[in-house]
Amino acid sequence: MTAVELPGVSATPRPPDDDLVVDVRDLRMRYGTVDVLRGVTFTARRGEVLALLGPNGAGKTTTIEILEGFRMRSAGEVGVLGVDPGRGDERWRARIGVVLQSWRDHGKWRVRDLLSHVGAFYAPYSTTRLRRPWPVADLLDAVGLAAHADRRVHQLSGGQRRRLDVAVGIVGRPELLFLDEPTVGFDPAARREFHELVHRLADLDETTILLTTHDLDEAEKLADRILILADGRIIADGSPDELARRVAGDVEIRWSRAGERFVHSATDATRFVRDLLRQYGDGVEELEVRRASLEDAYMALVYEQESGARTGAVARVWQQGSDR
Ligand SMILES: Nc1ncnc2c1ncn2[C@@H]1O[C@H](COP(=O)(O)OP(=O)(O)OP(=O)(O)O)[C@@H](O)[C@H]1O
Repeated sequence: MTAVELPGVSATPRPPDDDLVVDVRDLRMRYGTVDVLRGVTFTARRGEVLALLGPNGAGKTTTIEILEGFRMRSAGEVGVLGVDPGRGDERWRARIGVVLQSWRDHGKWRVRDLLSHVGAFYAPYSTTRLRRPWPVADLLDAVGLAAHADRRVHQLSGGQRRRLDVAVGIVGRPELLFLDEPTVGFDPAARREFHELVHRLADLDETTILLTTHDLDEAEKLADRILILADGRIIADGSPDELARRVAGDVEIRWSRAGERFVHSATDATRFVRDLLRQYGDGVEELEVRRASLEDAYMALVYEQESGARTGAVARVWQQGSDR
């Protein structure tokens, strides 16, 4: 875009916003004659964890690959750490970490040696604030691979290999980390440890994290903000709780009394429960209050977008989102 200068008015350039790590405006992508992204707009700030959700083929990987600089967009403006990813140099790349779907190379390398080798690339890009690379022993501890440091990569189990993928992605202590379905193949304990690692990276190191996942429970646990991509656009942007509240305002209340089960939907659950207890007191048993989950919100939003049915879910998300 060309700036228009008015006579006698000097253009004051906007100061760079250091906290704005990702800035995507009206991003478009066309493969042949098919429009996959049709105007994607969102931002991510320092230390934020964003989960990009959407059905298969929605364009999540395409979006992430454009931000990583691996794919050239058809149109729109994209800034990643203040740089257009299409023009990012080595210094810019050193500030970014990428965990792709598992790779099969380097089978003969030992885990420790591989991390030292990859880490050496980042040493020239140390700053006073961020010492690069992450010391290998600490990194092995952080991803739970210390006991396997001297194993060869091809001897690792699927889940251990995925931990190594994560270690390779963060060895350069990235300011922005892309995680593509990071916990596929993790057992529940590994998944929990990984979630703790993500919180630690975001909270202590102020790493901005953009992850894709099909696991809504994981998105709910990890993300400060959820972006739902469907039909080439972001159809929802908000915290997991906000999205669930906006899409399904009603809360489900279940209880039993005198051996009979009851279910009721109410907008104001507190008031309903207060009235219920006032009326029946100790007669009320097995009381449960269930707010709509992120999964309920996701299903409602994607259903509306894909089927064209007008349930009002998308409108509610944006209308209340703009009140913030
Ligand atoms: N190189 C390509 N050439 C043509 N079409 C492509 C190419 N890469 C992806 N597509 C198409 O673009 C659409 C978006 O694909 P993308 O991989 O970005 O989706 P996704 O949201 O990551 O899906 P999934 O959840 O299945 O991983 C799909 O319809 C896919 O077939």
